[in-house]
Parts: sequence; C-alpha cells; structure tokens
Amino acid sequence: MAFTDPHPTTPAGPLIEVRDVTCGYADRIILSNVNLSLARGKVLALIGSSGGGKTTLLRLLTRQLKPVSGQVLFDGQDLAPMNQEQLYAQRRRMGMLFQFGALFSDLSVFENVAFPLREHTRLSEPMIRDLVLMKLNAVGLRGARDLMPNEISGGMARRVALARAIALDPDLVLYDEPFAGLDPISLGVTARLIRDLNDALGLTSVIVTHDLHETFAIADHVVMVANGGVVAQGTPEELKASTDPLVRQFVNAQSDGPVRFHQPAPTMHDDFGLPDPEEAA
Ligand SMILES: Nc1ncnc2c1ncn2[C@@H]1O[C@H](COP(=O)(O)OP(=O)(O)OP(=O)(O)O)[C@@H](O)[C@H]1O
Repeated sequence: MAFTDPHPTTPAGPLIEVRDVTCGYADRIILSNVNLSLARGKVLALIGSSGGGKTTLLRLLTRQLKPVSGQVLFDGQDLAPMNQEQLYAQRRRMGMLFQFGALFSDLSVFENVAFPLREHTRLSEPMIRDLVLMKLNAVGLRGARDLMPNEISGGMARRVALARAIALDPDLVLYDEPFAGLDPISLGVTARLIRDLNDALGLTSVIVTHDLHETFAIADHVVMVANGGVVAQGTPEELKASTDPLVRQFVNAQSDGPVRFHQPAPTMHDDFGLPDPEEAA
C-alpha cells in the first residue's frame, strides 16, 4: 500500500535571500537594487574594491542596517519587521568573525571560546568544557586551551576566533576580512579551515575578503560589489573567465579600469585652486 505523508516537508529554500535591496547611511545611498541568494551549505565570497559596500552588505544580513527598500530574508523570514526578541533569536543562529577577529586579551584561549556560551546559554560547566574543547579540536587547538592570546601566533589567534564564531553552532557564519594580516601559509590554512568547518558542521558561510586567490579556491559563489551595487556574480570559474572589463580589472588587480580609484570629491580646483587635469586636457 502506498504511504502518503500527511505533512510533506517542502525542500528548504535558500538560507539567505536579498531581494532588490537599496541601502545606505543617513541620506547617502551605498548600494542599489542588490539581489543575491545563498543556498544552505554553500560558501559565498563578497569581493570588490575598498569602500564598495561589502561590509555594508554584511550589516544588512545581521540587520545592523535596514534596507531603504527591498527585503533581506534569513531562512525565509524578512528581518526588517522583527522585534528585538525575534531578531536576537535569529542572530543567535549567526556566528560572526569581525575584522581581525580580535580576542579578549585578558581571557585564555579556552575562556575566549567559552564566552558566547556563557553569555547566551545556561549550560552546565562540564557541558561548556566539552563544547569548547570540541570547537578547539575542530580548529586544531585543543592543546592551546590554557594559553593567553599574547602567547599564540596571529594565525592561531585567528583559528581561536573561528572556534569562538562557531561556539553556538550557528547556521550561518559571517567573516569580515578573516585573512587580514596573515602570512601566506596561515592564510591558506585559515581559508581551508573555513571551507572544512563549513562542510563538516553543515554551516553556510559568507566571507568578505580582498584575498581573491585563496577565496576563489574555497568559494562556491562570488559576488562582486562596486560602484554602488552588485556588478557581477557567479562561480569563481565564471568570474575568472568574465570578459567584463570591471571584473577583469579587479580579478587581475589592475589599478586602471572602470572601478573608480577616487571617491567622488570636489574638483581639484575647488580644493586646491589647481586647474582640473580633465579641463586642462
Ligand atoms: N557607519 C557608517 N556611516 C556612514 N557611512 C559609512 C558607514 N560605514 C561605511 N560607510 C560608507 O559606506 C561605504 C561602503 O563602506 P563599506 O565599509 O561597506 O565598504 P567595504 O567594501 O567593506 O570596504 P573595505 O574593503 O575598505 O572594508 C564607504 O563609502 C563608507 O565610507
């Protein structure tokens, strides 16, 4: 006899969806008409020139910033209308590693990783111990639990910050410049670790980065932000093969091209009394 499930589970949609979002600070629009979608289990890289709006896009995903128009959906739910309680419940599902992943310098490696567990849960001490050691083990640093941040290398510190970001078993991990300041070996190790943790723990990851080589090696999807919006997106292979001059300029690290080097500014004449080179030409 055929069995019919009375409550069929619909396949889960994307974990993140940004729908036609325009956003900015005060009266200044930074990003216009952004669309992107990130499936569960994937690694997304946000790349683009400095000041292009990558961090701004991350702030949208955590609702530190609300769109002027459009919607940001996390697990199918629009973040904008949520009250503080609902928002905190969603944010608990997001782990964050902010620029340089600074550790609390007066806390041991163990206590740094335990911090979010102590702040956000009422777990018993033996449970906290087990969870912290499991996370430290996942980043290869179970043996460093008793060291202080000033006793470990920069690359190790970044891995501790990673363990801290995943301490609460988030669904989504957001990394803002996770490779900044690392030597090439630590950079490669950290990138690989982000991918491995993503896959082993069933996470979904978003990485804001300038390190294209390492990121292209581990990302499923790349979104390039420049000149006020998303200018390209696709797999790393698609971006590398792109003939779009803007993408080529960035991926090939050329200083000249359609991505603006200068922020919009008053004319040279207005600021310095000098003739404007373009007018003089
Ligand atoms: N809190 C803020 N208030 C006002 N303007 C801001 C704020 N944060 C960022 N901006 C402006 O928004 C624009 C985008 O900044 P954002 O930090 O998102 O860029 P980014 O791509 O992450 O840059 P970088 O790669 O240099 O970190 C910049 O022009 C910046 O000056």
